Amino acid sequence: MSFSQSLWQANEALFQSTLQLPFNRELAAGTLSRERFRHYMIQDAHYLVAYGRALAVTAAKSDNAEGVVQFANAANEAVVVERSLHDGFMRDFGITAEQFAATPLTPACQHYTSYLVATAWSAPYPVAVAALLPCFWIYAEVGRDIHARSVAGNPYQAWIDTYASEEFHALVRAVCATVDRLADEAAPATRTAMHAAYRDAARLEWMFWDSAYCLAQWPTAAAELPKK
Ligand SMILES: Cc1ncc(CN)c(N)n1
Repeated sequence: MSFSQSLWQANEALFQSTLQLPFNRELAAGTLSRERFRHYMIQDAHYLVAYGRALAVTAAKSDNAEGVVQFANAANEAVVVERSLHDGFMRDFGITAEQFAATPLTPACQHYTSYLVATAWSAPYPVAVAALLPCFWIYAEVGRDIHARSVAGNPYQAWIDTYASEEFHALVRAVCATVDRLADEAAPATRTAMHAAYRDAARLEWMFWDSAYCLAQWPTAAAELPKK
């Protein structure tokens, strides 16, 4: 079994639970409320900028030229291509640039983005790459699963098609190949750290969707309102 397959297998139950999240079931059925998708879109647009930063830092740490190009291209893809999908939804939902900028990151989004950026800066290159893998792989597999179950006229079809696409899956295969090469060359302690980083990010993926479904805010939101 390849190292990337061992990562997948170790987190299979969590992935199955991710597929069963109400957010993803309702996204497939096209019944997810506009309010919940709107909440997700705004948080995900914040997420993509930080994710792009983490990819760019990881690119700079790469041990070879191919890795620099691979992760620098992925940073470009996240910020330019994925965010243009979001821009289309933002327009449809009437979310202005000012409203977006004024919406703070939720605890789940802040946790996930801080985790990715901190790991990219502070962890060895193989561990930073392992932390980024769920962002590719889980989205591609969730996209494909939802694509297979999606209904005709699903209002969220553009989102589903992006992550189910062959182009996105080709990116996943390339990152898995990099993870496998790095794991082959790594010491046992680094391989253990790669497993832990993958698991942390896979958990945070789960939390991100759950948080959007719950329309989560900071628990301090009410306490922050000025007293009358
Ligand atoms: C939270 C999250 N994780 C992953 C992806 C796919 N790049 C995304 N758009 N948003």
